[in-house]
Amino acid sequence: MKKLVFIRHGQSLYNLENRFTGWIDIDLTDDGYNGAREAGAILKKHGFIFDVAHTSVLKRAIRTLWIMLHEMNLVWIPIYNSWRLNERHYGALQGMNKDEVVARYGEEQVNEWRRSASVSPPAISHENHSCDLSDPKYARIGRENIPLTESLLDTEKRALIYWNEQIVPDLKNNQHIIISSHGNTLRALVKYLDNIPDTDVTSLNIPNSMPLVYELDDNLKPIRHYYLCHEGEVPSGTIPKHLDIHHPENCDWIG
Ligand SMILES: O=C(O)[C@@H](CO)OP(=O)(O)O
Repeated sequence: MKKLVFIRHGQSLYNLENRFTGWIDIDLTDDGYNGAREAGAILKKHGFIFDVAHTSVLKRAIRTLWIMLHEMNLVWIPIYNSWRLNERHYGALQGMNKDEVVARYGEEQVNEWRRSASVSPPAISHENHSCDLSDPKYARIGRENIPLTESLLDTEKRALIYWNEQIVPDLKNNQHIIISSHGNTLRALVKYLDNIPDTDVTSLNIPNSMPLVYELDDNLKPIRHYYLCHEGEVPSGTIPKHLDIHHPENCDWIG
């Protein structure tokens, strides 16, 4: 059996301020630091050890990973960064306050932008791109590949390139892997792993800094998944959860 842990970064300043973040490289709040420490402590308590870590090129996910590995005394393991694990690009909404966007465009439209599979927010122009395209961390992508907005399906597509090229070989080699990433990128990976239909992914949310463990068979199909807290598996119903793969009839998504 293969085991994989996903972690969504700890609370960021924009999470706190209720702003769309996307590719804006905003750091963790004090709560975010504490959440990451706690996540590391939980994994340590339950005997998790990792051989390799993967994360994005955004500091909220990187720092979360660093803090967790520090807590677990695992700072020596290799860490691989890729823009393909970045948050979904939120286009022209990046930096805007979510309540103000709702007031301007209405709840239905904003929900569609935030949670639908295929609808992208309005695109940003290259000139107004909120990440510095001359930043060395994006130098190798090529300007033409930098997204100006993304739907969840776009995010899934680029994250799956990384999944298939970098993570699948590690899993097949029985490496113990942690992936520190972002809310929508993890929604996209979970959607893929659990084969969640586009219509059901709307109510899937991944909480900040709560380890999400996947157990996979040799064909990398999920056997089960669960969130972890100090006491062990988080009791069902206490936190946002997604499809119970043993009981698809209990398709109990919580937003
Ligand atoms: O702003 C963002 O980048 C994401 C995650 O924080 O927000 P949302 O939950 O609205 O997709």
